This record gives sequence, C-alpha cells and structure tokens, in this order.
Amino acid sequence: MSSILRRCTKLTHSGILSMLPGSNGRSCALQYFASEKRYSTSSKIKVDLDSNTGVAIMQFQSPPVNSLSLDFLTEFAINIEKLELDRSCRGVIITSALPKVFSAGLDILEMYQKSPEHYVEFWKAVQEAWFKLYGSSKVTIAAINGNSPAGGCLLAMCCDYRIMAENPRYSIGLNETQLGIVAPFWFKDTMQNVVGHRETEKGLQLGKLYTAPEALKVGLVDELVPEEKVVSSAAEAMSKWLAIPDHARQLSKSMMRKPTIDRLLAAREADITNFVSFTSKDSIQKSLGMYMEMLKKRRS
Ligand SMILES: CCCCC/C=C/C(=O)SCCNC(=O)CCNC(=O)[C@H](O)C(C)(C)COP(=O)(O)OP(=O)(O)OC[C@H]1O[C@@H](n2cnc3c(N)ncnc32)[C@H](O)[C@@H]1OP(=O)(O)O
Repeated sequence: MSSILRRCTKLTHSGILSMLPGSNGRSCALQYFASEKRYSTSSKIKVDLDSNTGVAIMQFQSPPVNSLSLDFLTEFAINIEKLELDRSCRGVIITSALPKVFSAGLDILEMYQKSPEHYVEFWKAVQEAWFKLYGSSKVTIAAINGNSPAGGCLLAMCCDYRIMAENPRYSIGLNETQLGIVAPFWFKDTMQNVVGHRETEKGLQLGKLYTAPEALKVGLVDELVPEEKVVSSAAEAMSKWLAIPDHARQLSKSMMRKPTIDRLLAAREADITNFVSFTSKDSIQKSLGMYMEMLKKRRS
C-alpha cells in the first residue's frame, strides 16, 4: 500500500493523468493505477498509456537535450508502432521530461566522422521514425515545453496539433541551413503542409528559428499556453479530437498525408544515397565540426 501511495503522490504532482478525458476529476483516484500501462522499454523515452482514456503520454528523457540519436530514434519508432497496434490507444501526447528543451533535433554526432555504413543506418532510422509518426492513425499532439530546432521541429510538425510553452526564449524551426546543411525534401514537405509554401521557403532558406509568439503567428504551432499548462492543455485538446469518430478522422488524416508519405516511399533509397554522399563531403563535415565547436564555446 505504501508503494501505491508513493506512486499516487507522483501522479498527482504530474498533474497529467487527472486532466485527461474520462477522469472524474478526483486527484489520485486508485482507478488510475489499474488503468495506467507502462510501455517504456528503456530510459530514453517513457510511455504511459491510460486505458480509461486511451491516451498515451510519451515523454522524452534523454539528457542533456533529447537529441535524436540512432538509439533514440529506434526506440521512438518502436514505441509509436507499439501504440499504433494497440487498439486501446486512441491518442498520443508527445512531450519532454527535461527542462527547457523538447528536442535538439538529430544528434549531430551521428552525422560527424562516422562511416558511410553508419550514415545509412542512421538515416534509415530517421526515415522510419518519420513514417511511423507522420503515418500514425492515432491523434498525435505535441506538447512543446522547450526549444525544438530542426529534427525536434520535424517531430512536432508530424503531429496533428501543437501546443507550445509561451516562453519567448523557446524557439522552433528548421534551422539546418545555419549548420551549413540542407533539410531533405520530406522535411520541407512536412513544413509546407503545416505553414504553406511561402513561409516554408523563408523559414528553410533562412534556417529560421521562430520564437514561440512568431511560431503561433505563422501557424507553426496552434496554441501558446503557460509552461506549466502545456501537457494539461494538450490533454484538453486531445479530448476534443477524440470526440470525433475514429474512422472518419483517420480517413481524413490519411487523405491529407498519403501523397507526402508516398513521395518518400517512392524515393526512399535515393534519399538515403543522397544523405550519405552529402554528409560524407569534407565541406559538410567541416561545417558540422564548426557547429559543434560553436555549441561548446557558447556553453563555456
Ligand atoms: C545533412 C542532411 C540534413 C539532415 C537534417 C538535420 C536535422 C537536424 O536536426 S540537425 C541538428 C540541429 N540542431 C541544432 O541546431 C540544435 C543545437 N543545439 C542547441 O541549439 C542547444 O543545445 C539547445 C537550444 C537545444 C539547448 O541549449 P542548452 O540547454 O543551452 O544546451 P547546450 O547547448 O549547452 O547543449 C548541451 C550539450 O548538448 C550538445 N548538443 C546540443 N544539441 C545537440 C545535437 N543536436 N546533437 C548532438 N549534441 C548536441 C551540446 O554540444 C552540449 O554538449 P557538451 O558541451 O559536450 O555538454
């Protein structure tokens, strides 16, 4: 019983599960213990599924900045796939358990001074994570509680709805050009589907990191809320999305996303070849090395 009470305190502090649809509003109701299912298989990502509500909370917990390493991406794709196959799951909220950062994007170390074989494996994992999340039939909501550059922005853009902390110090965007690299066409397609052609053109060329208010203005995020309310607001938004019959919403989602997914499916191998030859170039390796140095200097 004491362990149940300890757990109870944890859930009440999180304020997450008690906000979800289907909750009777009582904090720490014991029913949560019966309905909460832990999915997590390792330490980088924690997933809890509430079988009362059908809503899973996926929390990134890979210090220092939730960078998307090969291991992280593999774990991410497995978790999304597992939830996809679980008929009791209807929606997924994706957020970060770390302060100030949602995700720092692709792990630059995976693209720096590695073998071509490694680049192939890494890029396949990036593609796979995108296919799984962008193609998910579940309602997906990003609760963006920190900085979200590049690959972090991509994950958020794959979701159906984005809620960001209104902290003006947090930014989000595809900033690849600032690193001297180029976002692939399917990153571009994903952004274009969210904010349109013109804003994507500006955002991509400039490698723009939008502040939270700027992101709201251009439609890159749908809502700004106080930082401590990001996840509870995502839960509220989720209940609205779940009020729509699944089959109708899923077919509508698929209708909107299929052409974009098919485009990468048709060019999957070419996209890998392109990534490997681009990343292996001396000039690109130099740019990545300088960028890592800049990050380190900024820190000291
Ligand atoms: C070639 C084809 C195109 C491929 C498409 C590429 C997509 C990408 O996603 S590329 C990655 C782009 N990401 C970024 O530009 C983000 C860089 N990071 C930051 O701006 C900041 O770290 C932050 C705002 C996310 C967080 O700031 P802060 O809390 O101040 O943390 P630090 O900057 O001190 O970083 C701590 C630690 O983490 C290392 N690090 C940060 N980002 C990455 C990363 N993306 N990959 C690998 N490592 C990263 C940083 O260097 C620090 O390391 P140490 O100094 O060794 O502690």
